[in-house]
Amino acid sequence: MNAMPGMGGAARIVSIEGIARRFPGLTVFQDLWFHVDRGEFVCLVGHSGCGKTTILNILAGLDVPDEGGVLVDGREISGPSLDRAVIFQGHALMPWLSALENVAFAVSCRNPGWDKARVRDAARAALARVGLTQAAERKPAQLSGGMKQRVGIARALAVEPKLLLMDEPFSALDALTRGTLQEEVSRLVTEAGQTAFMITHDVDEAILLADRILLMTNGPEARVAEVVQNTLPRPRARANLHHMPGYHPLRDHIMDFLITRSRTLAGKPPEGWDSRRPPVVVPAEA
Ligand SMILES: Nc1ncnc2c1ncn2[C@@H]1O[C@H](COP(=O)(O)OP(=O)(O)OP(=O)(O)O)[C@@H](O)[C@H]1O
Repeated sequence: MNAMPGMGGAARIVSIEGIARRFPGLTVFQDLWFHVDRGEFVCLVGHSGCGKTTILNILAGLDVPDEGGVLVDGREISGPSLDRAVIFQGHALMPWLSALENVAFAVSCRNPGWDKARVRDAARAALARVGLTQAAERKPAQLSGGMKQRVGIARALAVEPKLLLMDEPFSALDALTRGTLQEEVSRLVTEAGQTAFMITHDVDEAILLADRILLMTNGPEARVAEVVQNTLPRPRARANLHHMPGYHPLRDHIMDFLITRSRTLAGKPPEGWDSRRPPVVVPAEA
């Protein structure tokens, strides 16, 4: 596929078009279609092994589909790019560089024409947004897990990517830190109008952050069985999420999917299934 400017309208920033990934004796998924619109936060939820990380790696350009393609801004991607910054579960910081230098390195790669002072100012501003001004000179080994993840978040946002990719970014953190960082990411992403795609196992995390939640059936041959529209108003806070009208039907719907339908719907799709248009569900209004 070549460049297809304007495809899917101005709002569409990512189009996954019929991708398949196969390993010897295993079709992880095939004929997979979905999209992410500009400024949207999309979460992908599904059981272990359905192919979530594989999908994220393909979006990041770290893996290649066996069929189909991925368009970002109407252009087929080929390999990694700072247009698609990833926040990994395990921080992935350079241990010999300070927090500031880790962020500055990414900023300078993104903006090769900038002088040193401008790069450092941008990196400092990014660290300030995640509350790490005081820790800017520390090396990763001198930072807690939550602080390291904050540096990862600052680094990803500092390059102003077209798409922010997150693979269970908070799963290695304690519950308190996880909650705080979820809310920070929610605030930062909303403030920046950042488009984001995240994998999570945590249903409340998806409800807190996402505009749409893609529910995947169990693998092999996993598929997006439903697209859940999250109509809970923003701003959302973890502390009062469960008091918001519509929260319980939404949570129940996703839990029911994970407990039962992810398994019963797995395998061959039903007669008349259109993989380009999985059913869209709005549980909060049901
Ligand atoms: N390089 C590889 N070679 C063979 N099989 C692979 C390879 N990479 C992934 N797989 C298989 O593809 C399937 C999907 O893996 P993937 O890591 O994408 O799942 P996941 O949904 O992210 O799981 P988890 O939630 O446990 O991280 C699994 O069955 C996995 O064993």
